[in-house]
Amino acid sequence: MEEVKAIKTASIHQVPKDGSQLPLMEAFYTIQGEGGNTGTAAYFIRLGGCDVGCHWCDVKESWDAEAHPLTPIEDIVETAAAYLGKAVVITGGEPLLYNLGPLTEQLQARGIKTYIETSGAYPVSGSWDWICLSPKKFKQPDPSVYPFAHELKVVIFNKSDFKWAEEHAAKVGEHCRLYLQPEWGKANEMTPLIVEYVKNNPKWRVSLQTHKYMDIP
Ligand SMILES: C[S@@+](CC[C@H](N)C(=O)[O-])C[C@H]1O[C@@H](n2cnc3c(N)ncnc32)[C@H](O)[C@@H]1O
Ligand SMILES: Nc1nc2[nH]cc(C(=O)O)c2c(=O)[nH]1
Ligand code: SF4
Ligand SMILES: [Mg+2]
Repeated sequence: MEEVKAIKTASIHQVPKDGSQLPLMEAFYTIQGEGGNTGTAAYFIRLGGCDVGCHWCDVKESWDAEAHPLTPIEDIVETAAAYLGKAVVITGGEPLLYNLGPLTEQLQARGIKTYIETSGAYPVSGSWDWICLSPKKFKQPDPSVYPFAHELKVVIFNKSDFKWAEEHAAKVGEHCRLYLQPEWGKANEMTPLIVEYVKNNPKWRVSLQTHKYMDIP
């Protein structure tokens, strides 16, 4: 068990610190399904590697960075620029494991907006038009990340998560939008609770994983 952990850490550290190459799991053009930009066209770049360990994570195949090829960022940018959509969502895995400065600067230089989905477990790198912070109990955000969040999106897995969500809402900036999103496996049970909670606490908004209802990536 310990040995496996050691191998995983080493693999993350083999990614060049200058951000010139990143472990790319997949990239796809779709509709942003969640949060404040729901319904808008976006090119998703999913980077491999995550050490947060959410037991309900819907993309566990991303966790092992070594399973995903180190890819030059020029290649990633070139492919992204070929799509009509002018917004890119960098997700993972946990994208803030890596230096995202060069990737985001090259995207913005091509007139592409840069959005990120992050747990905030590591400090922010890169230049961002929209930061979605989705904090996790399993590895809490680095305190430096809260002021940068445009959107706080808390996954609700059980009733106690509402109180936990409020603790994080107290840490973000005044203009940060607040979202509650049902954990997909418990959506039938949690969505009605979220609806009631938002009616009683209208600073919050509902976020659903609409791509899953539409059966698109
Ligand atoms: C797969 S994560 C990758 C980015 C980053 N590691 C994070 O957690 O924010 C992308 C988004 O999906 C959410 N998510 C993951 N699994 C989920 C699930 N089972 N139900 C609802 N949302 C989920 C995360 O909270 C996050 O907002
Ligand atoms: N359509 C779509 N919207 C998303 N929003 C956040 C996603 C993610 O996995 O980060 C995601 C995703 O995987 N697909
Ligand atoms: S932080 Fe994100 S990618 Fe990592 S386990 Fe949690 S939901 Fe999955
Ligand atoms: Mg997803």
